[in-house]
Amino acid sequence: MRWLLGIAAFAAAWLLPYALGGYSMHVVDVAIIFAVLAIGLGLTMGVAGQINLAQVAFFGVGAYAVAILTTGAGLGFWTASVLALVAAVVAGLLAGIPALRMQSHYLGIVTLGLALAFINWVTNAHVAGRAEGISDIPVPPMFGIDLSSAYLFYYVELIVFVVFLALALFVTHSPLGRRLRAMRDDDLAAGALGAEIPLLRMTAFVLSGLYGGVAGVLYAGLIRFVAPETFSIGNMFLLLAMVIIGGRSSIVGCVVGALALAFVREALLDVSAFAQLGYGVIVVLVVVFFPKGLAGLLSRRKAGGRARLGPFQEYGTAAADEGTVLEVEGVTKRFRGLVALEDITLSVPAGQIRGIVGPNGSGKTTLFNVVSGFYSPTRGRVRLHGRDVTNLAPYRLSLRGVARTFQNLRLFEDLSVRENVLLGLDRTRTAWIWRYLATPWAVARYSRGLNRSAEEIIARFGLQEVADAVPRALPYGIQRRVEIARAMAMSPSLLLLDEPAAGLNGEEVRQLAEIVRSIRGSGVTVVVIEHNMGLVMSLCDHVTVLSSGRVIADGPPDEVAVDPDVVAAYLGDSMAAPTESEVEHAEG
Ligand SMILES: Nc1ncnc2c1ncn2[C@@H]1O[C@H](COP(=O)(O)OP(=O)(O)OP(=O)(O)O)[C@@H](O)[C@H]1O
Repeated sequence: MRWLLGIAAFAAAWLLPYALGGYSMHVVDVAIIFAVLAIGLGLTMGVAGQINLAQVAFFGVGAYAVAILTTGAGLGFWTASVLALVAAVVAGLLAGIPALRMQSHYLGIVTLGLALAFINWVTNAHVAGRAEGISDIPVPPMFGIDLSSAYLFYYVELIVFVVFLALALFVTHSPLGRRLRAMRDDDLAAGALGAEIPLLRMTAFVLSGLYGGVAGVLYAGLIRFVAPETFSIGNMFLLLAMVIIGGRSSIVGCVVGALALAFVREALLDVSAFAQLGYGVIVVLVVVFFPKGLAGLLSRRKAGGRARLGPFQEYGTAAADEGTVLEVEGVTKRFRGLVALEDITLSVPAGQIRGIVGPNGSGKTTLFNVVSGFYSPTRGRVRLHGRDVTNLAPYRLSLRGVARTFQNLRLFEDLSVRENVLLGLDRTRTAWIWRYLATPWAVARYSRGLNRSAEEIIARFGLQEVADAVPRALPYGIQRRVEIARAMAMSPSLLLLDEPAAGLNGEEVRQLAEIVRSIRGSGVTVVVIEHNMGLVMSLCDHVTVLSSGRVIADGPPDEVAVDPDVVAAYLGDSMAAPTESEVEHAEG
């Protein structure tokens, strides 16, 4: 259906010039340029969640580079265009550097500053023609076709537009796009799943620069004159309005928004001051009432299904590696004055289920955060399979076999259960991105392979009925299982579970124990933080007890449970120490 719609739209677009007068054709040509810009902005802001108010500057870099290189340096139009694209991509890279350090409104302010700096530069620089701009850009040559005609130039634009729309849709629906969306939803969780956040942010800005550059080249070829006002903040705002109204996370929505607003802008040209006000009002209304824009109105909500879990299918047994998987040596973590961990030393042999218990605030989650790379320890070392991994970023640790779940569940709320699992499965590096241009068919084949593996994991964890639902539509117990499935999709050698039984009912806790045992049976070492003492006593081979950031006991569950220091540490804490019957149950 979508293909048919696409082909029909392309056929209609191909025939459009036959129905339009010269001026209308020109208006359509300009609208397409805005649509290309909006796709670029949709990719950075909508898909990747990076606030980017410099898109209009990338557009300007593309257009000005063509203007300067053709009129000043005497290059041919297409040679200048290739260099202009390179310049716009480099501008995107530079604008992306602040995104490595800051996010949200701070990033908005910085990118806005870059856009203003660009306008300021072109308005004052001699080489850019100052306020008068640069005219006499040559007509792009094309096998004798006269591209000074708005009608013929339209076909060049249409083909470029379709190619870059297809590229944007391909990227959005590929493993890379999924990672970008995951980063937008929760960059910490995406990092723990192997997403190289800094590179991904740069990728988003590079894409933005590329689309800005393409729009700039088209603009220079169409208008053959550049001046600062085209790249003004007013037009940046218009572009933003296009993307917000269309639906920022939908590429097609961005295109529809851009085309619609470009025509409205043209209609309101005589009352442009009021038009700006009008756009502002419309944007506010859309943000308040339809935060997902026009595209959100049309998209069908993914149902939560009947939200029933199927049975868990056990993993086959496999021998764990030999030796010690995790060693924590003398780790101290301070947060300003507060010592969250003090001189923690522990080691977890391969194939063990290790419990970490302790009263609230004793440092358990902080220990996980150090081991999984979220925090750097103030002192001490962490070793994985004997190799020092202290201070490695979460994505590096994830690629070395550490997977984790979170106390407060960090599922990607705008991605389906299947996509959450797919993210865990995708073990590629972001540097792989060149393949999206060079060998897209290989990317498509890889993506199909991931889909097949995802179905296996979904079936193993009994998630078939909820695979298309978004996590927030699901009961808590199912979300917890999805998080474990996603972590196991990473084929880890060390699985860190942070309070996996929190919020589960008795039957769900029993199923959880069965799942964790099966995971261990498949050769994965498990470390579990848990307050449910019954579960700890029955599940864990070995327990480490923390209190006020220190290890106060370490040993088999039954010994630890009766340790006087442990009993003392739990006195006064709301959580009860294990009861005698729990100890007996564990011993039995
Ligand atoms: N990012 C942070 N900044 C400042 N203090 C922190 C930070 N993270 C943890 N802490 C503090 O470190 C101490 C240990 O916290 P942590 O969350 O590790 O305890 P916990 O044993 O996991 O507790 P709970 O059982 O309640 O989850 C607490 O006093 C907490 O307030």
